[in-house]
Amino acid sequence: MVLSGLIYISTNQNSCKQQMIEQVFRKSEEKLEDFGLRSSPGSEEKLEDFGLRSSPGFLYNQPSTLVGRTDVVSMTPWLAPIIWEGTFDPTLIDSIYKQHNLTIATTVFALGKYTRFLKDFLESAEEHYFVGFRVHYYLFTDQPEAVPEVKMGENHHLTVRRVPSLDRWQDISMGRMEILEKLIKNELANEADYIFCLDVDAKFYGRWGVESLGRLVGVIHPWFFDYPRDQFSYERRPESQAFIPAGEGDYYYTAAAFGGSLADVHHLTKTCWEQLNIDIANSIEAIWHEESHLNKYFLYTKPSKLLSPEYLWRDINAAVGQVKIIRFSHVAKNNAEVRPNV
Ligand SMILES: CC(=O)N[C@H]1[C@@H](OP(=O)(O)OP(=O)(O)OC[C@H]2O[C@@H](n3ccc(=O)[nH]c3=O)[C@H](O)[C@@H]2O)O[C@H](CO)[C@H](O)[C@@H]1O
Ligand SMILES: [Mn+2]
Repeated sequence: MVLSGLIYISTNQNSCKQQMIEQVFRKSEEKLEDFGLRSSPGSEEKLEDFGLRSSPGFLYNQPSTLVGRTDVVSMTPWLAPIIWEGTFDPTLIDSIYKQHNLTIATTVFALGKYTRFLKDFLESAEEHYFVGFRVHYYLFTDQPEAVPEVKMGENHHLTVRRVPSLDRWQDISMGRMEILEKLIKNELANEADYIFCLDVDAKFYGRWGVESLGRLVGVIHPWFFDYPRDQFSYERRPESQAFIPAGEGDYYYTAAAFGGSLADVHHLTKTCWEQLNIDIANSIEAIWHEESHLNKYFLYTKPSKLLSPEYLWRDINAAVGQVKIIRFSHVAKNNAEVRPNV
């Protein structure tokens, strides 16, 4: 479970030619409060001045006050938007965000047999994920040599980092919180504006862009979006730090995709990692591991933006009418075959 003292592999930015650099996490002078407030490189703009500015003469469909999606809810009761196809204009929102030189850090983990998912994940991401915006993937793996060569689009970069192998898939999944916490704290302050953390056993089929950006972003789990809260698979044992009592809960969020500003995601990962460690000390493991802790976190620190299950579908789910486009989807996998343990 201890995943520190990593060997970093930095890659040639546009291909996966790897060059080994040994390094330990460096202590950063940056204050966490500074996250999200940095000046974008090469730009006079500061994010605190970030206005949703549009250019004169730029034409797009008139927004309506009366006509829109009526088959889904596009706002939470705390007034965070829930993003569905038809709730935003991609051309308009791209033009607004293009005025800021944003970088979206994106973490992905591929240990053991999960390296087999990398090719499809990366190739499909390069087709659909923040196309035209700066993206820096941080790929953590125990086998850098198994990372496929995938051509990166303009302003998309990939850094591969070696992490030790682990025997339990649960430890790999949960250990992501610790690695993310350290990555954000020690390295990203001057490198990125937003971060997303994505499962690797998934593939992009449609646009995932700036409409997904926000301070704290949760994705509604594709299995539970139409379930009553008492049937959510929250942790129900009060002994666990992830415990959510009956009668509470908003949505069931997936841990396969979440993100937001560096400061907000840093706080999330730090808190979840602390809670996971309290559980370890008390010899209890939450039913869905870090996903249970993430759900507890999002219940009491509400996301400022939610992504509909379009942003994480499952290839084995039947289609439903409300999901007009599948943007990102979990591939069907044989858990017993790909995981190091059952
Ligand atoms: C849809 C959904 O909500 N998925 C979550 C779910 O099952 P999943 O079945 O999606 O978990 P999973 O097996 O995909 O593991 C999560 C992630 O850990 C990494 N990994 C895991 C095992 C391994 O041998 N090598 C490796 O690299 C990989 O990035 C993978 O995508 O529950 C997990 C923890 O209980 C995580 O919260 C997942 O995000
Ligand atoms: Mn997964």
